[in-house]
Amino acid sequence: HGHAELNSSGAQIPEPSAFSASGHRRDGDCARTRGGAPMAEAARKQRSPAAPRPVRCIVKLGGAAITNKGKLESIDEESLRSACAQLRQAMSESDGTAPEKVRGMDWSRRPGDPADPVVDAEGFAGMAGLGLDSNFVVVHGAGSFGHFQASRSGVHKGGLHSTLVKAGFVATRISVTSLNQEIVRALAREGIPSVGMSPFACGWSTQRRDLASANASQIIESLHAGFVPVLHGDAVLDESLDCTILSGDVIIRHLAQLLTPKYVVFLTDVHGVYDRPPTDPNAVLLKEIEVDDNGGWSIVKPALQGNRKEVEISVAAHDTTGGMETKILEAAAIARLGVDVYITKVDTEHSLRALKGDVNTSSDDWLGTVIRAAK
Ligand SMILES: Nc1ncnc2c1ncn2[C@@H]1O[C@H](COP(=O)(O)OP(=O)(O)OP(=O)(O)O)[C@@H](O)[C@H]1O
Ligand SMILES: C=C(C)CCOP(=O)(O)O
Repeated sequence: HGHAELNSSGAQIPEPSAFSASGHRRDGDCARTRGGAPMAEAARKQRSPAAPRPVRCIVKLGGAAITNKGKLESIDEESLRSACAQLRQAMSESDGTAPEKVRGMDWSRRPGDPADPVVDAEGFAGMAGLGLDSNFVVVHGAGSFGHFQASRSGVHKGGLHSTLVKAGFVATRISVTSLNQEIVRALAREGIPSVGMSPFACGWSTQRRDLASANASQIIESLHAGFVPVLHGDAVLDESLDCTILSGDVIIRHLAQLLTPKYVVFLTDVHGVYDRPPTDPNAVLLKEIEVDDNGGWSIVKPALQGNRKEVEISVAAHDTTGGMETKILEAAAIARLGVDVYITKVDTEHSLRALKGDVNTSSDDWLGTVIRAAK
């Protein structure tokens, strides 16, 4: 297990910029945008008041939340089902008084299914709309899919000339795209019009693990067409390392810079950020963290003994993307844009409230961490 300590100087938090994850590539520099509308223009279109549907929320379904961490390529079915049902509830335009009929969109046969799937064509034909404000983007992590293959072969450190790394790249993508397929299906079964989008296949690449080229026009057009894009952490080509692992947390920050959602939610397997690894019985949940203009951050709630400012983090040995440390740094960069970030535990009343954007930092009954810009 690796260990890290974060202090509040914020030196590692990247500059906000329109479409560079690290701030090294700026607005006018869109020569690398391939195909479709240039990204900056598409982003402006998305943000302009005339745009009918500003993005409401970008959600990370953490790998730790939706997979069984200790078991290779094993989905935590109950957590995944709950996350998808809660997402549907958060998107629902009904007032919740009448029970809603969910019309599933996964029309393929599943292993063990005895009969052909039932397609409710008449039910769909009779609907005026889906009754969902589906203007969400979903990004998921790898959990027990992908991280193992990547760490065994060293894909995150690059070096594609090595046949082991090349094989590991292929194995990582097989693993994480198969998880993506299962998540898209789980969302579709809840009647959410989800479409899978792989960063590597979209031509995204990195420079030292930070996004360097990431055309989002297909994501924006899919949102406009009423779909919910479902992206994931992926193995990608890297300008200096040859190849690396792009974390879902980095993707979320990039998309937040581009789409300025109302709020961002990270669902994981713990209630939020603690002052030390939550396996320590004395760990204290940090309920509110404030980020200033320079990227420095301070713990607003609770007041810690001696005004302590450090957060102690442990990272699993096979984790190729930095675990909770990466999440906090990316969350702080998002908060700096003025977008509130909620980190909380999947399959709880707290995750439902976060997905609805119904979090009030002054009430004590919400369990999670809010990361927001200093007022
Ligand atoms: N100080 C800390 N506060 C909160 N969690 C911590 C801390 N230190 C270590 N952790 C660990 O971080 C883990 C969550 O981070 P992780 O990156 O694994 O989440 P994820 O986004 O759900 O998964 P993935 O990266 O696979 O998508 C928890 O399981 C927790 O045990
Ligand atoms: C393919 C992999 C290992 C993606 C990792 O993405 P993350 O779990 O969001 O950090």
